[in-house]
Amino acid sequence: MIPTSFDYVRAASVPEAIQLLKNFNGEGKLIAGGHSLVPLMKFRITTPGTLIDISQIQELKGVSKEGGRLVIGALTTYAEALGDPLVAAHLPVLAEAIQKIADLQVRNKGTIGGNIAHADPAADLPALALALDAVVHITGEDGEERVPIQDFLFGPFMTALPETSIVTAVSFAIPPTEGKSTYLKYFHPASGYAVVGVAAVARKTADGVINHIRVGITGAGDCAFRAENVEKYLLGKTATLENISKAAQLAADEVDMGEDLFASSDYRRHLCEVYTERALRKVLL
Ligand SMILES: Cc1cc2nc3c(=O)[nH]c(=O)nc-3n(C[C@H](O)[C@H](O)[C@H](O)COP(=O)(O)OP(=O)(O)OC[C@H]3O[C@@H](n4cnc5c(N)ncnc54)[C@H](O)[C@@H]3O)c2cc1C
Repeated sequence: MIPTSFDYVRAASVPEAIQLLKNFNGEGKLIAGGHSLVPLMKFRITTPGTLIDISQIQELKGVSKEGGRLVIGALTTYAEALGDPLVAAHLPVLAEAIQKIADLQVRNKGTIGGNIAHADPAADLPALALALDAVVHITGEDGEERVPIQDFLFGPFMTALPETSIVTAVSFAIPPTEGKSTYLKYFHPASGYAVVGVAAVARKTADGVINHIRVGITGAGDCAFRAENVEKYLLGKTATLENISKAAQLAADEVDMGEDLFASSDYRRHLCEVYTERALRKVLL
């Protein structure tokens, strides 16, 4: 199908984008890389009256280090993040996850901010963002706010982003060098989206006791989630195969598993356990 007709404007700055969102009163939609929005428009699942193109706002591009966090401008593409020396030095797990997103074309156009703002339940970055205690930087009519990722995502394609606001950056906590992190994914064979994707970040004391553990899971339910039962089970315990296996069994307990033509809820539950166990072994053993 082709989209219904729409108008197009280009915003040159964040204040202009916010003003345009206000002017179009719910009928305008931001477009960044367009790799999630345009397919939805083609299926006429969304029919915006006007596209507000933010892709040329230079201040929303690039990566910087602020204290213990990497701040990634919302319009930074996957390919740009992948080639960034700060990402390579401080957040190799982001590069690991990005390499698992779709194909070169999608990685050249899709943006970090678009991925998070779109909140696709099968997208990869939400799981990693949860495991890395990400914070979403938002600017709107009332100024700037910073929202922890757990309060930002709350349902399929649903976020806490107000209608006339824009995501300007996503910041990720840099894991301590003595810890380990990973992102593992069971791909949908056609689209490359996560049927189940698991991000894990962990750290142990010198005598092997787990003193930091975060597990984020995507693809399995309505929305990416933090596997807090898994984390609680492991925290303070030693990293043994038995503890890891028991913890992984709790991974699917926290949300209702999704079901579609490709994977039943039982299969997703199974994948959750298997991929959580593999991720935990990688970061804890
Ligand atoms: C064939 C194909 C395969 C894909 N496979 C994967 C995959 O394996 N894993 C994965 O994670 N993703 C996948 N994607 C999705 C892709 O990564 C998207 O490009 C990305 O998720 C959205 O980024 P975008 O810049 O293209 O956003 P757009 O499509 O431009 O926008 C998406 C939505 O976010 C909003 N938005 C965008 N930027 C902002 C902002 N700064 N502030 C507020 N709202 C904003 C838009 O208004 C729109 O509602 C795939 C896409 C395609 C076409």
